[in-house]
Parts: sequence; structure tokens; C-alpha cells
Amino acid sequence: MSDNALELKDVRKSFGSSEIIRGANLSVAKGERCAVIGPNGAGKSTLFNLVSGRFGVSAGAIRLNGRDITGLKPFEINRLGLARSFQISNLFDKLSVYENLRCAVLWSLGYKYSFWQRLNGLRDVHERAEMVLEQIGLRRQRNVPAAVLTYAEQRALEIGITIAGGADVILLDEPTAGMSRSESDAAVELIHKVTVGKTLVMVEHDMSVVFGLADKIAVLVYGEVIACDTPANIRANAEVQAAYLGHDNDELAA
Ligand SMILES: Nc1ncnc2c1ncn2[C@@H]1O[C@H](COP(=O)(O)OP(=O)(O)OP(=O)(O)O)[C@@H](O)[C@H]1O
Repeated sequence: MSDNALELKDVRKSFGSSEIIRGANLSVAKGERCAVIGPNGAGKSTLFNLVSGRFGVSAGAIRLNGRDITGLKPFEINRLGLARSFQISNLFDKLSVYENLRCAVLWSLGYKYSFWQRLNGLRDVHERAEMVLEQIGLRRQRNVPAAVLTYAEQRALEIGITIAGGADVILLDEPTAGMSRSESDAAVELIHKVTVGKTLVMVEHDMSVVFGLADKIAVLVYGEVIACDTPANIRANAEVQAAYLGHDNDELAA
């Protein structure tokens, strides 16, 4: 059995004649928190779309917990234990916080539920939704429609929806985008808490979030992972510094 939760082997993705992911290799160990950083347009979101099955790879292989998931559909990958959040809100605005979580739990269980299991199953779904509600600190807003939450609360709910199905590999796409410093500090604390014992892979531009959360940082430049190392080694890496010149280098050097 592999000790890696996620492995990308020479993954490639072209859109028409443009090759966007150009032989990306990445290994994320079970229980590790890995941040994927890189200049705008480097292919970070595309990489997430490949891992979650939204896009098919043009070449290469992706393994989840040692199992080849290349070519599987998003819901099949989800049911093998990988859940992802999106940059764009995934909430049902008119449903309450609790109902959003309950839907996420139900969806993740999918076809596993037969008619005969249904009664017991619904109790499990309720308990799981309540547990996530507690974890994300929105118990007080339980019955409030998602649309009425503050922006930071909505992002917390999105994280709750992502973890609701109990996946052990979590992909978060820019979880603190658009937040104030204090909101993103709270989000870092929340993400840290809800990913204990899980594997986290996140795309993030805010370097204080990256350095506050990641055990390991992968640097994606023009569709290739040019470095993957501890935060301290990444900060000191001359190739990474050069790749960031003209981009976010001030933050990286901070
Ligand atoms: N479905 C698609 N069809 C064609 N080109 C695409 C598609 N998706 C992404 N691209 C192109 O792939 C390149 C990488 O985009 P991607 O969104 O993955 O980069 P990114 O590193 O996430 O950027 P950012 O940091 O700005 O979010 C861009 O040039 C984009 O236009």
C-alpha cells in the first residue's frame, strides 16, 4: 500500500494546440498539507481539474491512495475519498446552512443508500451534518439561508461542504480569496482544524496563508512542478525566486 495520498506522474493536458500542463510530477504523502503556488496562468486550477476528474488528462497518470484514478469521473473520484472546493461559490443560497451541509452529506453517500438502509442512513446523515456544523463554527447560523451569511462565513460553509462527505484527501482552491487579513487568519485556523488527520492540497496566492498551513509547497511554473519542498527550502530556492520575479516575489521573500 502506497504512503502517498496523491501521485501525479508526468501528467500532461492540452487545450487544442496549447499544452498547459507539461509533464507535472507531484507526490503528496498521507496526512500532509501541500500548497500549490505559481504565477497566474501557470496551470494550478487546471491541475486541480485534472486531479478531481473534471478534465481528462492528455497523458500521464494520477493515483489516489495508491489506486489509479486516471480517466475516472468526478463522482467516482469523490467516492474514492477525494473532495474539492471551487473558486466560485458552490452554495445553495436559499437553503439554510444546515440544509446545505445535509445535501453535501447525502450527495457524497450517493448510491450507497438502498431503500432498506434509508431510515438508519438519514439519522447518520443528520449526525454528520451536525458534526460539520460544529466543526466550522456555524452552529448559531444553523437555520440562516446561505445567502444571508457574511462572505467569510460563506467560505467556511464551502469548506464544510467539501469535508462533509468524510473524504480523506481535500483539495481547496484559493480558500481565502477576497478575505481581510483577520478573516483569512481565522480561515487558516479553521482549515488546519478540519484537516487534522487528512491530506490537504490547496491552491493559494496569499503567502502568509501558504506559510501558515503548508508542510510542503509545490511550485508550478508553465505547467511543470519546478520545486516541491518544505516552506523554508522553497523560500531559499533560487530557481523559485527567479520564477516569481515580476510576479509575487515580494511576498515569497517576506
Ligand atoms: N477549458 C480551457 N480551455 C482552454 N484553455 C484553458 C482552459 N482552462 C484553462 N485554460 C488555460 O490554461 C492556462 C492556465 O489556466 P489556469 O486557470 O489553470 O491557471 P492558474 O495557475 O490557476 O491561474 P490563476 O492563478 O490566475 O488562477 C490559461 O492560459 C488558461 O487560459
